[in-house]
Amino acid sequence: MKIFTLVLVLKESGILLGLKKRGFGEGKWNGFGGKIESGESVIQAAIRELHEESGIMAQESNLTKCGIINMDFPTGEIPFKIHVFRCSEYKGEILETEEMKPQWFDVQHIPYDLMWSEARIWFPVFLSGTSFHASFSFNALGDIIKHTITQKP
Ligand SMILES: COc1nc(N)nc2c1ncn2[C@H]1C[C@H](O)[C@@H](COP(=O)(O)OP(=O)(O)OP(=O)(O)O)O1
Repeated sequence: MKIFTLVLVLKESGILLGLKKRGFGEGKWNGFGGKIESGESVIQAAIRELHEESGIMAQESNLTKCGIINMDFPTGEIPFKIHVFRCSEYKGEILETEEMKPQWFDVQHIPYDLMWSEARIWFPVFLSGTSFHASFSFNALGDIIKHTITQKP
């Protein structure tokens, strides 16, 4: 299984998303995250990826684990597990990097048409402040063929 982190910076004024400029997910808006490196905990990887992709620095105490997303694909493709964190406080300046272009969005205007297809299903739960556990199954065309989402108040 491939394990990823995903950090969403959420303030009263809006949500910070990043436009992926290269590689996997290029052209899509998403939170900030990536793979876990050898010797790192999940939260250490989340903090590192947030910094590498947006320029900002969070402490462990600034991140709240709020979701798990499992994804499985047609036979032969490795399934994903994504650990989702909310970040409400950080230090430093938001910077565009080689990999990501960060931008604030009003939570009423999330660019779902330019995000991974399953985001419109789990984002509203994330935005409601409820912890969740979601699973998505995709077909060979990348369409969602089955999903479940369990909320944990
Ligand atoms: C397939 O559906 C996905 N949906 C959502 N919402 N997010 C996804 C999906 N697939 C991947 N992601 C997220 C998980 C991570 O936060 C990033 C992928 O990170 P990347 O592959 O760029 O990992 P890095 O470690 O940064 O890789 P490089 O260092 O090789 O650039 O997207």
